[in-house]
Amino acid sequence: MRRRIRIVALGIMLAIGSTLLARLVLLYASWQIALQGEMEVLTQTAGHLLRRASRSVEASEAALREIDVAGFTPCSSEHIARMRLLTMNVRTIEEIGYFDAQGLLRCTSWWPTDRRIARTPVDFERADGIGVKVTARPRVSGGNSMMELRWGHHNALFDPERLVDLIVGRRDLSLVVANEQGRVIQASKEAAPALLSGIPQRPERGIDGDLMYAVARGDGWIALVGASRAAAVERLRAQQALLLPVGAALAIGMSWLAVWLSRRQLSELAQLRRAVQARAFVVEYQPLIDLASRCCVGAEALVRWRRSDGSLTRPDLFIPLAEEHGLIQAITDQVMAAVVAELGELLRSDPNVHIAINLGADDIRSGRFLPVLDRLLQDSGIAPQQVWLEATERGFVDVSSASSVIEQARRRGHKVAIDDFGTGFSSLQYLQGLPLDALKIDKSFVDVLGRETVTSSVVPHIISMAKTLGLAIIAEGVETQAQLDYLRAQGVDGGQGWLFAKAMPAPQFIAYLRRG
Ligand SMILES: Nc1nc2c(ncn2[C@@H]2O[C@@H]3COP(=O)(O)O[C@H]4[C@@H](O)[C@H](n5cnc6c(=O)[nH]c(N)nc65)O[C@@H]4COP(=O)(O)O[C@H]3[C@H]2O)c(=O)[nH]1
Repeated sequence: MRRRIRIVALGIMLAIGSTLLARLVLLYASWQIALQGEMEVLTQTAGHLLRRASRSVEASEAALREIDVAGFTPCSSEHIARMRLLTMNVRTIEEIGYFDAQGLLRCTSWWPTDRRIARTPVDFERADGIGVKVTARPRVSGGNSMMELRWGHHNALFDPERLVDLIVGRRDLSLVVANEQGRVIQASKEAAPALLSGIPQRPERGIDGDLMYAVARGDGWIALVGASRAAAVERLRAQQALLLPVGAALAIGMSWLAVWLSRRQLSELAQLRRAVQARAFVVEYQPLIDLASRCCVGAEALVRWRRSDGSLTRPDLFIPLAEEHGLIQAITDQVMAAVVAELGELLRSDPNVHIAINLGADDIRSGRFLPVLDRLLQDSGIAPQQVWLEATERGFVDVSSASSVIEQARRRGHKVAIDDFGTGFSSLQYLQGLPLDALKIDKSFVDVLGRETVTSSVVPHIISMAKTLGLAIIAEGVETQAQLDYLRAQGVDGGQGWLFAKAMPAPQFIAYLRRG
């Protein structure tokens, strides 16, 4: 009863836990999606901004170089006409000016000038030799700050706003264009102040307090685009609204699965308990063949669970549950009793025949089955030598208690085999510590015999190791003649498998054995 309550409680906890987990996973996933999406937008916009700044400046530079090498008589009507044409053709340029050798402005794209306007030093010179003055305040701008590019005797003025007047459909983005030293050339109105400092050191993407930003570099420019994290939260909300139904469905699904699993576990276990009480187990016998003579010398007893509808359930579907819930010893008792009852007469009549009984890990640890087997064999006329005991590697985990139980069994005359060898953690060293009589090579190794696989190369090693330790060798799951030929050639003593016979009820096995 307490176990039932525990399982139900566990089921409920699992259901609540999985719902919460699903919600958290979803929250985290959508937060990550929103963040990544926002970063992607910033990175793309920064690249766009950089390309636009480069193109704008490149076009002005080309115009300046062209007019400077054209060789017009300074401030002639042809000279002014060409400067005007360039000003009108190059979208970014507002005006082109010509300075004489003394650095005085003589004419512009529009007309000659006699005002004494002298050149002032540039703010910096680019690697391509173009001088840049970031904040010139020429007459043409009506006092507004303009950017000035200089080459030779000419300069070009352009509105730096053009560097950042991208149409991005997001008013909340901060756009900044700086030179490669990090000096801000232009920033969009209300650009986040945090974005304007430490520009040269900024990584390609980053988060700075509430500001997320992306940086693009090239052609002597640095373009930065930033957004408040609040924008990402906004996206998250939108995404959550979208994913909410999915999350709810996921949570319901997981809860249902958790409840279903715990109920199934409960009912399967309850049924197994009832089966143990009702002694609802039957035993089938799979013949064991001596490979040298091809004669049947015994069998392995394989338990089946007979369900109320008459169907038989395979042991690998319920033995693990029985082992986990302490039911295996009761099942072993029923198998031992069935062997004695069903095959007693056969074993008495032919002392050379033996039957192998599988033990669970609990049996090997406790040795409790031994006195039970003693009582069954007492006055039965069956010799202990006719009852072999098999356990998988899991049964031998506790080497010292397993060794002691095996020793007691062998003193009585039983032979003990390790089953499914090679599928667990056994090693040669491990085997040396156990007083065993036989080793059964697992079917998975027999399956690959003759194929060029890594596993197939293991079998000769297992065989030679078993021989060194003086163990009898039995191969399981022999299905083909080629496997049989190989095993015989390797000196394997015994074999079981569908090549010889499947497991069968006692009367059929007795008939099989008597047929020879
Ligand atoms: N495909 C194929 N299969 C073959 C062939 N030859 C034999 N088999 C199957 O391989 C299994 C051999 O038994 P095992 O390795 O001891 O493996 C056994 C054994 O570890 C365990 N088991 C069976 N009976 C008992 C029992 O009474 N007590 C305990 N504790 N475990 C048992 O359940 C496992 C499964 O038993 P089964 O389902 O009866 O499956 C049996 C048998 O039917 C073949 O040529 N081809």
